Amino acid sequence: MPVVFVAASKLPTPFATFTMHGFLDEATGREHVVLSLGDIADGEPVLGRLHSECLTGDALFSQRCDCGSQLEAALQAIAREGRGVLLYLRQEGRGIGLLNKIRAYELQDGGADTVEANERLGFAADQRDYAMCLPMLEHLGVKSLRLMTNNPRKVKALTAMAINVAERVPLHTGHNPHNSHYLATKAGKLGHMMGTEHQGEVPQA
Ligand SMILES: Nc1nc2c(ncn2[C@@H]2O[C@H](COP(=O)(O)OP(=O)(O)OP(=O)(O)O)[C@@H](O)[C@H]2O)c(=O)[nH]1
Ligand SMILES: [Zn+2]
Repeated sequence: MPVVFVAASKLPTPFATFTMHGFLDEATGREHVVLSLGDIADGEPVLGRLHSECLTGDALFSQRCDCGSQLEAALQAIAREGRGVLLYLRQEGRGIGLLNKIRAYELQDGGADTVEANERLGFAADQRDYAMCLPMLEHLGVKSLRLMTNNPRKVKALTAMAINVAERVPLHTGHNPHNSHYLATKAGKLGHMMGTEHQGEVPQA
């Protein structure tokens, strides 16, 4: 079932007034949002981010993760450039949903790391897929991205859908004493590129 465009409006923020595009993924019933700024359909690589929903980090100021800080940094970078796109993907908790993420946090409070907690609940470490991005980017006329991420899976997923990743832009922000173990596990078990040694490097699909 397709991902359909529903409506667009202005979204004023402290950083810029974005255009907000709403999409419905008819297969999952999930409602996804894109914030765009400037002319993104001119064929030149667009500064962009795929941001997976994290209610706790994005809206509730959680310091267990780096999500809220990354969201803000990405919007600020797009505003600075005057051009860019942020896809806000409704796949909370790496695809396991909010309540299961709270279950996973409970296990983490007892000593499990973020990957072990998912696995103990019967989930894969990362259940996300990025297929919904293609129809949204096609609708917006975006073919090439300068992707703000430390996650090589996002680069591979886009490349596999024939969206060009012209550059990977590291997004290192939001580190604090509460999430140092979480960030170390992302680097150690999920392949995230947390150091500066990979700067500008585009992982091969
Ligand atoms: N299951 C689970 N999900 C988590 C946990 N901490 C954060 N998340 C989720 O992880 C996802 C993080 O997504 P993104 O911000 O797109 O980032 P990323 O995949 O870490 O990669 P970057 O692009 O480098 O930030 C969100 O869906 C969060 O809800 C956790 O401990 N367990
Ligand atoms: Zn988070």
